[in-house]
Amino acid sequence: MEDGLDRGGSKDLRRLHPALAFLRPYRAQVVYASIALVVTAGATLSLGQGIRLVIDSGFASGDADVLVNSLSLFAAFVLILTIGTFVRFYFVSWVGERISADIRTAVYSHLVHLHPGFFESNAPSEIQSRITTDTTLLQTVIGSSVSIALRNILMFIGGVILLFITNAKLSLIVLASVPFVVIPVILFGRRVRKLSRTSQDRLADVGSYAGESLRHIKIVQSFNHQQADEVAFANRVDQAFHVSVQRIRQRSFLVAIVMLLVFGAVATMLWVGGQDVLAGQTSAGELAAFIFYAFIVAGSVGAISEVLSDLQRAAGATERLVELLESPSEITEISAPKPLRSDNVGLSFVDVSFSYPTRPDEQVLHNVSFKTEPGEMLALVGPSGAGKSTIFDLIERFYDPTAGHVEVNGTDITQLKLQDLRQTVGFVPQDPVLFAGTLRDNLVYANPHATDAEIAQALQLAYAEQFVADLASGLDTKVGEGGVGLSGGQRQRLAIARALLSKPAVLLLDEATSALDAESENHIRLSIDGLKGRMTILVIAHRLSTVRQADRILVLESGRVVGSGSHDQLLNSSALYARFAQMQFAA
Ligand SMILES: Nc1ncnc2c1ncn2[C@@H]1O[C@H](COP(=O)(O)OP(=O)(O)OP(=O)(O)O)[C@@H](O)[C@H]1O
Repeated sequence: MEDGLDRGGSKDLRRLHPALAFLRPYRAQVVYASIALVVTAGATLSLGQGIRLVIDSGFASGDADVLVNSLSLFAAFVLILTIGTFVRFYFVSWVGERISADIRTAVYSHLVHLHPGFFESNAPSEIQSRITTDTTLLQTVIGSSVSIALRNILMFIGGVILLFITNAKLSLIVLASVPFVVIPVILFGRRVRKLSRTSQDRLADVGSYAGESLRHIKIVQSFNHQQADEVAFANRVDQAFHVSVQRIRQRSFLVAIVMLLVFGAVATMLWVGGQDVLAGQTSAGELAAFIFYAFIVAGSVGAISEVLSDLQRAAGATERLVELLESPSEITEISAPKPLRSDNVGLSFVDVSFSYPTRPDEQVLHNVSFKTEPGEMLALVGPSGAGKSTIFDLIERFYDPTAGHVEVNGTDITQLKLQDLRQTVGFVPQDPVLFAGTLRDNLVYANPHATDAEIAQALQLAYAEQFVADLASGLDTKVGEGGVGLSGGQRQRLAIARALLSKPAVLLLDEATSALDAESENHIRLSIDGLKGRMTILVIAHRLSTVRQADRILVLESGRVVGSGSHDQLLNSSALYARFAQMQFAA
């Protein structure tokens, strides 16, 4: 799966098949739609006979009653057609919407359980567009193109049969002219399609350029880059316009030529047919019905060729969605997982080696072994890139070690239920993310049943109660996207409170590297003091104060454990630590 997803997708219509599996629950609606489809196609074709009756029996007979009778019959066809069209349109569109909703849900439900590494080789923005655009495409195709295609196939077959029944000689003329219409349509159509694809790509460029620069507007303005961006943006818009103009030109040619050919063919038919009417070999009604069927046949050929490319695109879209649905998670659970005690949890790494799947040749951890006692506070220190965050990733089972194993209370974590493991481990990232919503929403993220008392206690332990109380709307303050900005220190304290609400037995704390003001730093220090002994704490430490709080320090360098002990012990025993501590903690 590491190769990334194929962007193109096959055009083979058989690829649509998996989408049909989603139709199964809605058999009833499909049956209603199909009945309506057959009825409307039948009624449309019957209209031709209606026209003939109205002209030949109605007008030609000179009898008003006959005209009324034949018009009544005509009206009956129209009524059936109207009701049938409503039923068909309603159920077909309903099924299209329902299926694309189901596929979206299925894909998302599958994706949220996948291993995080999947999203390194498959950009989330691309996946996002698949969930929206590919499913929307399927929705249009199932909700209209398929029914258009089926209806027009029926109309084509019925139309051709009725053409020959009505007038075999004229039918042969029509058949002979078909290639003259179809060939240019296919040629120009292909060019138009290619250009419309290019035009969509250009439009996507326009969108992503605007998106990126507006998202990072502060950088844009601080570098006085607005004018350069305006020019670059205008260029992209122009390119998109250019491609559109080419497409429009081809399309205009196409429409004009088709018009010319179709009306040329009609004129020929009228001329030949008109002669026959004049000679009394055929009736005026028959000629009118014939022209009606000729239009139906031509229209159905046009409609089918139009939707064929939609169907092909949908086949590609289905293939890409199925690919997402079938991507397996590399983090698997065993069928009979072992139970996990939820208090007094100790962790150990046993000879763990690891490379990230995207860079298999670069070993990030080399035979790392260490153990924490329940309730111990262990600080991980080491230069940037030493592998500290990777250790957290392995404890959370975002990845599995390439060799060795991670144990919780002596049990290999691959033997545990993933949910139990993550319930036991609370995680405070270095730069915590707050989701769009209120502060309360963000806090109860870990535990939706948390009571107000529990929230208050968690905030107190995280030293966040004061600043939350100072906010005008308190816990109801909107944060995250579109909400108020919070400082790095505040966000980290909220993240600690959030983690505490899930009552973890192990807390993984990735200390913020960004400079926190002395007060924030002090608050976090006090918070850690309050938590010490209540749970096992692993902290990636960037500050001397945190290192001094720890029961033990583990020194990592280039993925290896190169020292372990207290700050004072290490200062004496490890030259590397002494040097590192002096540089890192000098401030
Ligand atoms: N998702 C990833 N895919 C590939 N390589 C990664 C990934 N994450 C980290 N690495 C690499 O693994 C090595 C260890 O990274 P890690 O983030 O564990 O270091 P760290 O000690 O936490 O550093 P820092 O203090 O700067 O966060 C680095 O060389 C890094 O480039």
